[in-house]
Amino acid sequence: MFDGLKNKLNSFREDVEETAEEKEAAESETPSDHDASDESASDAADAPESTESDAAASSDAGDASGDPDDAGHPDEAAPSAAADPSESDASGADEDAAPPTAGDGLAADEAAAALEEETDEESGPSRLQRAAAFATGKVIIEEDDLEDPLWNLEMALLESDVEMNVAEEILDTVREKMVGETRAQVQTTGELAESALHDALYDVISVGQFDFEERIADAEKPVTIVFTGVNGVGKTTSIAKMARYFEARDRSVVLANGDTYRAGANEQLQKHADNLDQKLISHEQGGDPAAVLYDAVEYAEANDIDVVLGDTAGRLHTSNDLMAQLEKIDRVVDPDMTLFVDEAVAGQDAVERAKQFNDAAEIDGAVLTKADADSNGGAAISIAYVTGKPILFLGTGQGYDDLERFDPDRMVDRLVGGDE
Ligand SMILES: Nc1nc2c(ncn2[C@@H]2O[C@H](COP(=O)(O)OP(=O)(O)OP(=O)(O)O)[C@@H](O)[C@H]2O)c(=O)[nH]1
Repeated sequence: MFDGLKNKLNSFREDVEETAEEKEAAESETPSDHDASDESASDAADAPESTESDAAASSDAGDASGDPDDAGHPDEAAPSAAADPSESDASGADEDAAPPTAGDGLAADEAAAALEEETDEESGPSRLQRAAAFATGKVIIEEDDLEDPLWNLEMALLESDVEMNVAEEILDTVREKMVGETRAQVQTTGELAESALHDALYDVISVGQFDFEERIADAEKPVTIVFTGVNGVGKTTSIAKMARYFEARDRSVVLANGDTYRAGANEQLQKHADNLDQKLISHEQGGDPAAVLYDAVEYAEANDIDVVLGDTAGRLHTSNDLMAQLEKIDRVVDPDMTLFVDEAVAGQDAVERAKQFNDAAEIDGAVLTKADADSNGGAAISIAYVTGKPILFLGTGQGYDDLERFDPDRMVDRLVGGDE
């Protein structure tokens, strides 16, 4: 599921790692680049301790935490660390240049935090911050460093059918979470990139999520759920899967065929009802769908049924007819929930349709079918953000049990970080 997208997202981590490595190498080779014009660096050179060129210099950077105003300490450490690149590498074997201890790391963290105030929002990390971070073996990510990886990420998202605004939102969040961040030795640049991407995806994917089971439990019986969406995307199959889902949770169901427009719709749903040993309420083709659903609710009330699952037409003469029909169903049975069904493989089309259906007859959530056949994942990532309504279920195959509660956490873990 979503393997193409997953691979592309993993490239972002690699891209950032590569960029950071290049930057680290460049900074090691030209230590004075940043600080050539830094007055504090030359001040520091005058200070007596600055003559030390061994590992003590690194711990001096830690000392800076005691006096963040003392610009000399962090700056002076930069050239010495740069003189031997191994000093900026915790795994360095140089005995004289022992890697900073955990204590050093903490002190350095405090120093970096104190120096954070020096950051100019516009121009990124200050020279002091850079020097302190560099002296302690950290690299500060700057906006320029992310330009190429973010460009590649944007292309990957768009190629994967992620809606444009959603892609922009993801990029903004990743940028916000990474720029100015230091790569501590406990967190590699790759991990930082991964966690920023993880958070950014979670933010868009989890929009509007609610506890479906709790909503069902809290609603008055019978709970009426109406399914909307165009023909052929798996709407009828999803209703049958939902019947199985509720049955497995000890909730009785009745099916209702509100698709009185399409020839064969009754037979199709009847077949599922027979397979699942469930009752179907239907009328003749051409009948009033609102009347079918009304009858189903009455049947449920009379027979102490917990849930009514109502199909609707996916296409009528005009979309106005379709929307008028959905509005009438809304008026007559006042459903507890309207779920929009579409197929993951439809990508941007599914996102656009979700928006149109939600605008015309407000939906409460979405069921995304054929996720098992979708490599791109664009619809799965975009629908909630675009409509403000959550994806609640994923269809993952043709069997009745191939329905999965959509869990944003699990979804993001799947996409970033290699779970499943
Ligand atoms: N691989 C896969 N196939 C699915 C999934 N859900 C439905 N299908 C298949 O998609 C096809 C269309 O499903 P239907 O349920 O008939 O679609 P529909 O939206 O009700 O279409 P109409 O009945 O024409 O309105 C069927 O062959 C289903 O078996 C899914 O999650 N994964």
